[in-house]
Amino acid sequence: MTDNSRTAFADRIDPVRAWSTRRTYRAADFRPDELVAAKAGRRVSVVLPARNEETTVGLIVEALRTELVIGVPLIDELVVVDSHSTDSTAAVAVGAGARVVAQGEILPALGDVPGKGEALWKSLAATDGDIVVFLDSDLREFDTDFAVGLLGPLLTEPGVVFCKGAFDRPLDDGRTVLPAGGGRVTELVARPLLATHWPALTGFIQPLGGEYAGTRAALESIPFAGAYGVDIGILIDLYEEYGLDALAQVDLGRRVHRNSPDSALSVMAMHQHLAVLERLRRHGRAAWGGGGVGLGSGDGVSVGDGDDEPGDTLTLHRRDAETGEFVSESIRVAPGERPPMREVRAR
Ligand SMILES: O=c1ccn([C@@H]2O[C@H](COP(=O)(O)OP(=O)(O)O[C@H]3O[C@H](CO)[C@@H](O)[C@H](O)[C@H]3O)[C@@H](O)[C@H]2O)c(=O)[nH]1
Ligand SMILES: O=C(O)[C@H](O)COP(=O)(O)O
Repeated sequence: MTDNSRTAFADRIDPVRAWSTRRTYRAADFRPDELVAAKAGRRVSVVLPARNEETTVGLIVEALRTELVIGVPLIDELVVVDSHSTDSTAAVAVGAGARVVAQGEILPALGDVPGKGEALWKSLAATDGDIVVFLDSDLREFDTDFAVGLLGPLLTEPGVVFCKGAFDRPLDDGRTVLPAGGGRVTELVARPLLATHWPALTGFIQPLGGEYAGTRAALESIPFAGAYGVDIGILIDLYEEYGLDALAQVDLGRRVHRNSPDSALSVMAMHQHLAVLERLRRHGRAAWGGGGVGLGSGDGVSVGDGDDEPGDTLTLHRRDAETGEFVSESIRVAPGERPPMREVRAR
């Protein structure tokens, strides 16, 4: 067996590994000036969804503007979607040179649902780039190579419609920093869900990361899940629509962000579950019949709006420090879904 045929054989039996070898890039592989030339008339929009990010958003905008808007003309449009911030996020972002749009003011006739999914979905209506880059605005130690790396495969590899960041993520609990302890929802929820239902996507190192880029045509062709279900939803839907080889990932090194408490991550995990369930249903991948998931009606527990709907109420428990008793809180988690933006445009 020659080396080539050995590789071809290995690729046939392990397509995820083959994809990973072929479609994993490094940010250092790409130079901003070379990417400017590779744009060939295409426009690039960078979108930062931001809810109460006054401490970080300014530095990110300033770095992008200085290096990739003024320094080299890689980014044509730099937009912060202000997602109902109650701090000075919008003013800071404007001061740093971004165009700021309020989430609630984009497509006002369609109403407004709180959450990150809505901010990303609506950003498509507020920007016009042929390629859209999403970056979280709570990133610390931000490096503009994030944007360069995400754009690299999209601008230089024909057939790639989407590129997701891969990185190490430290976990800082306020006392200690674990160098690779982050990504708790990723490891405990997203990875097992993908392994169970979309094993082709298991080569993605950070399936939940908020740093990714896509062609407008691709991003507008799929529905967007609400809130924190949006990222895994985009990954799954683009895979279903365009196939694995149209998706890429790029090594961005290390990503430091604000680590949320476990209770917030429970809600985020539920968003993942709901987004995945909706996609199992829509792509016909559900292994069960029409009886729904969760507790059956025989248990006397109502599941969602009817027995065919997934549950939408998350109950969190904690021991009250004063009374010493357990206290339970039920939260309605119904992030919803938005239709493909191209359908909205067509209307
Ligand atoms: O209602 C909201 C909530 C958040 N954000 C912004 O969205 C980004 C990510 O939110 P964050 O709360 O920091 O999420 P993480 O805890 O960092 O969650 C990770 O996992 C999520 C689920 O996949 C992704 O959405 C995130 O991008 C990813 O960083 C930040 O810029 C926020 O300001 C909004 O715009 N609107
Ligand atoms: O992506 C995730 O898994 C969640 O955002 C949690 O990330 P963290 O554990 O790094 O805070």
